[in-house]
Amino acid sequence: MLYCVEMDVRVPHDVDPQVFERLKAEEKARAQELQHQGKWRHLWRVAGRYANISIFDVESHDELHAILSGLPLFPFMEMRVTPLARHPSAID
Ligand SMILES: O=C(O)C[C@H]1C=CC(=O)O1
Repeated sequence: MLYCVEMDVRVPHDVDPQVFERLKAEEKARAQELQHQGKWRHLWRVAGRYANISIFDVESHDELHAILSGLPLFPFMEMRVTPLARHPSAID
């Protein structure tokens, strides 16, 4: 099942910069692990915003929720999830 997920990062003003840098490094490692597994299929920066648009390929809503809520930066991100269905005019 494919999902488009838009993630906006909201950095609290009072967060310890060292803590946030560590969480970012952990987030990068987890994001790359999920990309290698084929579950995080696309990861694009939204130009001009601390945000990304991603495509996930997972088995269920529950699996997606487990992945997203387990991300190291989850407490600092607002997410919008859009389930994707096949478009009848798509050629692949
Ligand atoms: O920078 C972001 O968009 C937030 C998050 C998503 C993947 C990652 O490495 O960081």
